[in-house]
Amino acid sequence: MTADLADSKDLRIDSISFEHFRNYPSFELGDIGALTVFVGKNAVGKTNIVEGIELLTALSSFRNPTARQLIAWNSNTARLKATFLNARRRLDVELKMEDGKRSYSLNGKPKKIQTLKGLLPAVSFTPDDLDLVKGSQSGKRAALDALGSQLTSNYYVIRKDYEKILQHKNKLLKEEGSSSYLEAIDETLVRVGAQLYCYRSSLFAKLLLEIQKYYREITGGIESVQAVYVPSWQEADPENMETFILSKEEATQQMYEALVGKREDERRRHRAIIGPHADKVEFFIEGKNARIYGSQGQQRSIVLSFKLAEVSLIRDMLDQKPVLLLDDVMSELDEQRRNALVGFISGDIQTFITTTNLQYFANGILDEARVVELGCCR
Ligand SMILES: Nc1ncnc2c1ncn2[C@@H]1O[C@H](COP(=O)(O)OP(=O)(O)OP(=O)(O)O)[C@@H](O)[C@H]1O
Repeated sequence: MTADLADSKDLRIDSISFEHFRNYPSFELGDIGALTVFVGKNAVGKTNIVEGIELLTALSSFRNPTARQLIAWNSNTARLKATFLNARRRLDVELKMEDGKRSYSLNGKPKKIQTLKGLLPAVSFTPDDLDLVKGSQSGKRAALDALGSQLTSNYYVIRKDYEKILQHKNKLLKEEGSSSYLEAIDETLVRVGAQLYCYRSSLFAKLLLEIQKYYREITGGIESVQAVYVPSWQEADPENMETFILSKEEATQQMYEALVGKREDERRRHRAIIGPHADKVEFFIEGKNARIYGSQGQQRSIVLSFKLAEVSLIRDMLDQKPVLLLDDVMSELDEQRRNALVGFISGDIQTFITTTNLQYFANGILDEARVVELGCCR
């Protein structure tokens, strides 16, 4: 983080405004407190608000949109603004979308995205996240990368670099490029890939400790969760909880050897097989793979623990509380898990929740909340 941002701990969002963003010609909200609940019918623009806040905090969106998709259909530019406050200072963050590009500024000065990462991070929880345990491996990797990219700008830069090299290699494999060119790309891929493997697997190890803590709390200490991070070149046995913890040197060597061994295979399949883009994560409950044997409730407890663990890890590592964005998940959780989430929200994490129905909020939580009705006056 740059020196002018060093005094930015304990930030919270004080106000937001959107212009020509998604379905909003304009939208403003000021004096934002600890808990804001956006309520409205389907398609009124609830998820769009959560996405706008995520773009201003996490600097990315769980929907992974292009700049064009974020701009209102009848406009060529869109602007999102937020004011962040703490006891000492005020920061104005702005995101402009134009000509297929996103550009950020801080207090009026243009900023590269990596210099703003971690300023005021966010954890989002959407119905899609509920598939994190049983869903695709790419979803698990993306969740870890989104977290890691908020925690350090190095993680963000390495992941971006790896993505570019991988795209380049896949293009070359499709075009059946020369062996010498592919070998040269593989050297860069291994160097950057081993670094990404190390960042991601060590992030996962830290996160897992927190996940285990929350899982124990949610299940009243009855069950425990375990997990493994498996590099692409290892054959993961889904029934077996074997762990693979490698140093950067070991990862570099093993990845390189695996790449050489799979070169023909990659050429035949026209795509890269080896590298952190194909690493795997598996969760286990009491030694049994949660993807295969876990009930829906158990899988959801892991997901909820994962999200709460993200908040804890960000708070501990950055010494800055993230904002929590809960998009329509209350209706998806049963009472026990909803109560666990509400207990967490009642702490001091600034939270934004969307819902179609306020009936999901028991335990007096709405007494403390600002309820914003969407769609009633537009
Ligand atoms: N770029 C855009 N320009 C204009 N409208 C858009 C754009 N992108 C999405 N929309 C529209 O915004 C509307 C609101 O979407 P959003 O996902 O926020 O709804 P929601 O309130 O979360 O609904 P639900 O409760 O059904 O999830 C949708 O009708 C969608 O078509």
